[in-house]
Amino acid sequence: MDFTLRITEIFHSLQGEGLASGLPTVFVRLTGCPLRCHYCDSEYAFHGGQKYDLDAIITEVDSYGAREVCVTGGEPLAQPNCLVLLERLCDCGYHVSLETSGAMSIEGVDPRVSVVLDLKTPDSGESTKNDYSNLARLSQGDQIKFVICSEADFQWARFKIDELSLLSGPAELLFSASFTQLKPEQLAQWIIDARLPVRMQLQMHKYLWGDVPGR
Ligand SMILES: C[S@@+](CC[C@H](N)C(=O)[O-])C[C@H]1O[C@@H](n2cnc3c(N)ncnc32)[C@H](O)[C@@H]1O
Ligand SMILES: Nc1nc2[nH]cc(C(=O)O)c2c(=O)[nH]1
Ligand code: SF4
Ligand SMILES: [Mg+2]
Repeated sequence: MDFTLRITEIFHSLQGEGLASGLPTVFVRLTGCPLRCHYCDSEYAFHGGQKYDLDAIITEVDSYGAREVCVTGGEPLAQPNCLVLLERLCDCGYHVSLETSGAMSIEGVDPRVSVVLDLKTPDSGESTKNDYSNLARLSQGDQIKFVICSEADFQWARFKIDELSLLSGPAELLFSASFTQLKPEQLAQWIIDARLPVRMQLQMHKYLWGDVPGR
């Protein structure tokens, strides 16, 4: 078998998003994505990249001496060998998270992986791609993220949480403001006013270093 993956970058930083925010983490960014969210901050990962075999990825990840590894993209699950990478990272003892658009099936993702599933909102332009059957596959330790671009997105997210009974599911619910499009203080106020028991998150790395690759 040919266990190669197309990789845009491997870098060591602080996790800027989700429940593991603030922890030193190695990021493995896989190349390519079938979606085109209007706000995407990782368009540089749509094309190009470099072919790596699995052992070369593990060697580079190991070189940073971190405990956390985040597999992201692009859309990591668009490359079938991503499943092998996730399993191998778990076998190596890493705490592994996967950032995914929720447009592709998460069936086959190693159960030790913490899945961060981004339920695409209408203003992303890609909400018709959501595969809602993924929600039943989430378990404790997984996260559902809503990237909110507008008040209409916020109301849509509230509706989906209710319609799909997400508050009684196992996954943590995260709300994030689309960077530069929606002020985080506005999102915070909507969450407070709606008395919505979800976790507001910032993309911490952008406040530390700006919106740049490799951070
Ligand atoms: C770059 S994507 C890669 C993984 C996968 N394709 C996805 O969309 O989840 C990682 C996360 O960054 C979020 N993101 C991308 N651009 C953003 C922006 N401008 N503001 C806030 N979050 C953003 C995405 O919504 C996603 O949750
Ligand atoms: N520091 C940092 N944290 C992140 N968490 C998720 C990221 C991503 O691009 O998926 C990301 C990223 O690009 N940088
Ligand atoms: S799914 Fe993720 S990588 Fe793809 S365009 Fe949307 S935010 Fe960017
Ligand atoms: Mg990013």
